[in-house]
Amino acid sequence: MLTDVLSLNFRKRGVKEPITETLIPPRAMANLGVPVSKDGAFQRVDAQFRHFISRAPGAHFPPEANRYHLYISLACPWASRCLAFLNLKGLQHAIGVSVTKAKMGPTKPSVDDHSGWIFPTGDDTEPGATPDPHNHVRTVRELYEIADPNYAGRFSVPVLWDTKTRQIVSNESSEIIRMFNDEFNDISNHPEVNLYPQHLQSTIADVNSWIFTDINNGVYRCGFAIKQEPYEAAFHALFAALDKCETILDKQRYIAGDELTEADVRLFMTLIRFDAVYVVHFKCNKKFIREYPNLFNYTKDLYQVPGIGATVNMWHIRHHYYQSHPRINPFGIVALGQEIDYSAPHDRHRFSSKQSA
Ligand SMILES: N[C@@H](CCC(=O)N[C@@H](CS)C(=O)NCC(=O)O)C(=O)O
Repeated sequence: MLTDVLSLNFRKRGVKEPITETLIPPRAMANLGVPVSKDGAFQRVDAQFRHFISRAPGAHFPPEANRYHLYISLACPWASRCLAFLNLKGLQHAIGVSVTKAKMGPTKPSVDDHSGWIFPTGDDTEPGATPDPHNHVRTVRELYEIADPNYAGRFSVPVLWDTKTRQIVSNESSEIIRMFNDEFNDISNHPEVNLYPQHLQSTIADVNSWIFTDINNGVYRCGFAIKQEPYEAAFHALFAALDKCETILDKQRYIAGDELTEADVRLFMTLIRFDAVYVVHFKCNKKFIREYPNLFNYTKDLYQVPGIGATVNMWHIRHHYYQSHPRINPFGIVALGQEIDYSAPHDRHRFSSKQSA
């Protein structure tokens, strides 16, 4: 299966790599832009830069102020969880952030047909997007090519960059958030905030596991499936998992207990994009989140945590998804939907809570 996934990436970059045994017609593959397996299911490929910033003596990447830089898209739920951690831990003064433009575009049009993340440069500005102050690149792709000229994977965000060695420390959000939580406490303005507390770690591992598979990645499995069966399987698993969240949130304020944890930040990033984008664009159209009383109030509760709400830019979210996947929305029409006021009152105070970030 992985062979198919990688073949598709090579193909997309114009590398003459034979593609065998695929069920996807070549023309469709060129426009696909996402890895799928032979049975038509979306396959997420593991991130490839997996270094760790550590306080341990002699660590290759020690936590230092103004050494690391985070490259993100405000549309991307994985990147936005990193930005939320950076805010919640009070690391804004120590770790810089660059934000891509919402819509993906050609990264090297004279070489291949890859479409990816673009930074604003010169006059090419966009509200919310910010240029790269360190490498002055136009694309996220260039960051990967600086870090490893032979890199053959996807050019995804987030990217946690080391300005000192000009390396990518990590492009895996689940690990970047742990680094921000644990390793910068001597520098951070909120070392007391702990979103991965010891006593909840096994509960967090459990909820992260099914929420990642069926919700965070589940919406992508719905949206990027290219056959009916994997779409339906992902759809049913997604709504079963949302029902499960609804039941859990009937008994407690947060998804892993009575305190805010990383599991909430991870879940929130999908919920906040759901009604505006995933329902329509990814065909997750059994129910809106606003139709689930507990999930809707929970989404408002988390949105109203300043460091979390500050990551939400609905313009970037809508314009990215609807305009960056020509295969599923060929004309790039941005569905309008209903404006939802996530700053409206919620009922989650009915539960006791130990910590509010
Ligand atoms: N495992 C990564 C996944 C990140 C990811 O899939 N990012 C998407 C945006 S939402 C991306 O950059 N896709 C561009 C591409 O793969 O070309 C993480 O969690 O950090």
